[in-house]
Amino acid sequence: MRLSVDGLGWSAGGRPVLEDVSLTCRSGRVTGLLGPNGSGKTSLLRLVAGLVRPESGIVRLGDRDVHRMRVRERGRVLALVEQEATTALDLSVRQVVELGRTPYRSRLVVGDPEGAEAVTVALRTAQVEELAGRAWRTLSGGERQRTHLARALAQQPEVLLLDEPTNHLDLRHQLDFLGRVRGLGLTVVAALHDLELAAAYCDDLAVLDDGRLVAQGPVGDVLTPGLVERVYGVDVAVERHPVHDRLHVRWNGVAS
Ligand SMILES: Nc1ncnc2c1ncn2[C@@H]1O[C@H](COP(=O)(O)OP(=O)(O)OP(=O)(O)O)[C@@H](O)[C@H]1O
Repeated sequence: MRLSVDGLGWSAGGRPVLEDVSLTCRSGRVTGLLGPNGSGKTSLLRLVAGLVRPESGIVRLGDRDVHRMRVRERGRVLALVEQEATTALDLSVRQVVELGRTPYRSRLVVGDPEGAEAVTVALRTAQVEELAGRAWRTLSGGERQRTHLARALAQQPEVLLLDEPTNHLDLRHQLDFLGRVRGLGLTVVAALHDLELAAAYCDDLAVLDDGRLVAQGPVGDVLTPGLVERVYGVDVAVERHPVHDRLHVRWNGVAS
């Protein structure tokens, strides 16, 4: 499902956080949302997810306005994995993942066989099957992150929004996680700090700088040394990796 944002504006604490942001995320592709600390990535994801209302502009899922959809209806199409998601302390991992079925629950239907299958698949895809019986509060940061992916997948969304999904993961789990997410065939928007991972696992990139979208398009068009220097103030080389042939970012240092 195509996701588009048109002329989005939002302020907080008396100052603009996002200004006139327009963006299109292609259906079934992974869009990396880049930008320095405080540039507005989390705010944009929360607006897109419908958690926060924009002051101007519109977010569309297909041809529907996200902010006019009912919460349950939106939850069947779109899932957000937040950066520091918290969960009630005494739930098991399986119960946390089952929360992803909330948009499908009806007081009229007892049991949810399709939901049970969705939860099993989600636990497996996010590689937390073996943790299913563990208490949520005993998990490590990386295990929590994978559990929250599983919860989002249990929603069976068409659009998946991920806020720094790899920040707690070790290198192997980072590569594995992004490879799996890519393989799902969903429309994915992932806020990422690691340019190397973004280059290797995203189809498209959107770059925010101080609340404004300064670049968007296919990775190879957007991720240039000039852009990285302008937005991050870092001198980099962008090359083809000799082994996997994807784009590879080598930093030289802070730009002078
Ligand atoms: N509720 C709020 N009240 C006041 N300021 C806010 C609020 N939400 C966000 N901001 C400010 O808006 C700016 C953008 O924040 P946001 O969290 O969206 O950035 P980010 O790009 O996700 O940052 P990071 O990479 O550090 O996670 C920051 O300056 C932040 O302090």
